[in-house]
Amino acid sequence: TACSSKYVLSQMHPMWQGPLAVPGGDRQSPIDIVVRKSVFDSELKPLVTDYDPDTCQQIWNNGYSFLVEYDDTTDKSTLKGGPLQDKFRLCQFHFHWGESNAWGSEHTVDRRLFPAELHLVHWNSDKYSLFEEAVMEDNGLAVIGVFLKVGKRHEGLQKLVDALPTIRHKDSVVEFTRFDPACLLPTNTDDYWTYHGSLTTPPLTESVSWIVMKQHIEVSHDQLAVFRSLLFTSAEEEVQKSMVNNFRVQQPLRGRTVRSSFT
Ligand SMILES: Clc1ccc(Cc2nnn[n-]2)cc1
Ligand SMILES: [Zn+2]
Repeated sequence: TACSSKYVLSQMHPMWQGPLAVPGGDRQSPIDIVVRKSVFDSELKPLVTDYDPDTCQQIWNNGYSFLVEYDDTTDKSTLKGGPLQDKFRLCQFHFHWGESNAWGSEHTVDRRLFPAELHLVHWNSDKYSLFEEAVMEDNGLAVIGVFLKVGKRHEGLQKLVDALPTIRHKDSVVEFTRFDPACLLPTNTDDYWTYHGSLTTPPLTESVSWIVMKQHIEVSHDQLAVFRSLLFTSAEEEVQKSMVNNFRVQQPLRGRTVRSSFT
């Protein structure tokens, strides 16, 4: 689907940190979430996710992360509620991680780094008919961020981990079906921070309502090690580079307020 093919490829070099000057550029992501500066908003509602595992289609290595893509031609896998006024369609999820467990997440909480971060990317299907349109619009996208910590093995993740060796190289794709992304959400999805930001890779468009979960999920050391066995490089390239540190540096808050759904 378009939601991840042409929008995550350009300039996907591992050390990519992207153009410094971005059009407008006053609502870029990721950021550090300073807990004591976040503002509780009692109007924020619980998240309502309704994902259909049958819309899961494929998993692929795009040379920057690995993406699990969903059929977003109908409203079968959706997100609403939370800070959102409209219904958003799931198009894909992917992760960002480090070369060690000491870092890897894109967002931080009071400067605390996590070894990895999950992003579930959705687009506003009430207002737009294609991802490509939504990605350019102010309230076009909603991305749920979930921090990963190293601990007990995540049973639901294992099906995905087992598929990774089949997509080691950039541009490899395999069929991947019947995966319910809800299994990757923390048990508590009522507590989150939300702010207006951007995509963290080109086109860096400032079209994202970020919803960062307060509660993390746990994955095992070995499961995370398999993420690091992926390669940035395609099979033809002589020098193989392991896919690690695929996160963007933090961006200035520029006066934005981060709201919290909890006190
Ligand atoms: Cl469609 C798309 C574009 C960029 C990214 C990378 C990203 N942006 N925000 N979080 N991750 C993921 C999906
Ligand atoms: Zn991401």
